Amino acid sequence: MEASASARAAVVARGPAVCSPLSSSSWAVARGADAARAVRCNAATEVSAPLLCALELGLGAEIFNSAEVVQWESGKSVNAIAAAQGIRVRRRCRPSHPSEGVGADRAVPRSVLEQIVWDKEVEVAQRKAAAPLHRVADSARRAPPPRDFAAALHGARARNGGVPALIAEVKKASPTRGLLRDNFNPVEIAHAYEKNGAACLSILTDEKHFLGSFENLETVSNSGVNCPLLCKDFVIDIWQIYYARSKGADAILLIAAVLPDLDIKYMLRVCRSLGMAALVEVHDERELDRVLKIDGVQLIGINNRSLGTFEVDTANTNMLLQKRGDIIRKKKIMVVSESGLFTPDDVAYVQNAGVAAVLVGESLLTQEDPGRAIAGLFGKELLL
Ligand SMILES: O=P(O)(O)OC[C@@H](O)[C@@H](O)c1c[nH]c2ccccc12
Repeated sequence: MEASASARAAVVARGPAVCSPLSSSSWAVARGADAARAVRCNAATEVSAPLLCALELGLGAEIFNSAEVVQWESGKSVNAIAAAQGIRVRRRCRPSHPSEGVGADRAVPRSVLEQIVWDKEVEVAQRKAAAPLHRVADSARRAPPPRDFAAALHGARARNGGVPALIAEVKKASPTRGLLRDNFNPVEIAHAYEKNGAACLSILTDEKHFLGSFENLETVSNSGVNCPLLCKDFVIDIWQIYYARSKGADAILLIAAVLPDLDIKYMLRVCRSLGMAALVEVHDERELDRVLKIDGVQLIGINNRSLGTFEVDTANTNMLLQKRGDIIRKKKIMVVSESGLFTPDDVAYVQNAGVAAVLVGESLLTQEDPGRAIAGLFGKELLL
């Protein structure tokens, strides 16, 4: 996949007019490798800047994610790069490695998370075919400005005397629990959450495994709620970030169990360029250590649920904060405890562990009135 010399010259000639000067390191070449799509890029640390430039230039219809650039440059499979970082989820639909995961290996996902990611690869490919990146990026940039997700958490926590801020989740179903409620009206639930003191809302958009949708995100966003919105999905491609922004998301979830470091760095740059926050989710010490080495992470979610086994243990938040609390505080990173919180004792436990916020779905959604359930969860009404 070599870009022609004239293509390189053309891009390099156009690039610096819009972007900062680029060091010579590698080439990310769009699928199809035509001249107009060749993008010069530095694959070491600044990989996203040139790619963002490429978008500005209208070149970026099919640009690879960062880890793919390294793969392309080093000849290593992206799965080998991910595995070296402890990531157990394999990717299989990488266009540049169509032969990966053939045979028996290809047919059998090793975990629910791997199945979800494989389904997501198919979904994103189809969505991209229908709405190419440059078009989605255009509508993302035309969307109403994003609201400050982190500031909303900060403010709510300060108002409530240090009680963790609430990110309340709008989720119809989950792979482990099945349907969470029959009468699922995302707009009604969102307003009930906001009225009862939620600082931010998390909207599930994965359709296949959580019965969520981008329509839910969009209708909630257009319904007059003021809480910033987190798009909760399995992001594997920057296309999804632009799409989420175009549908009203103010923040997006990035899952360290799925994304190699370079993809996280790249995606953080994309978020920053759109004014969005990123909640970077970890479950274990290795993932947390990887994420703590990445500059610019402001929000870390500690998932009490393993996405591999789906077991939940709130002690996970405590354990990771005991081990890495010092460095987290030094870096002024806000921590969100995610999943499996049901009682005021659960909230007090993670509050004592040092979290700034909690992300709660099931325990609110399974109650008759999810808004009123908030006071039950915290043992008191939250101040607005
Ligand atoms: O419903 P719970 O147990 O309160 O959990 C909410 C949230 O943490 C959970 O939905 C979640 C955390 N990380 C995720 C990643 C993808 C999908 C869902 C999630």
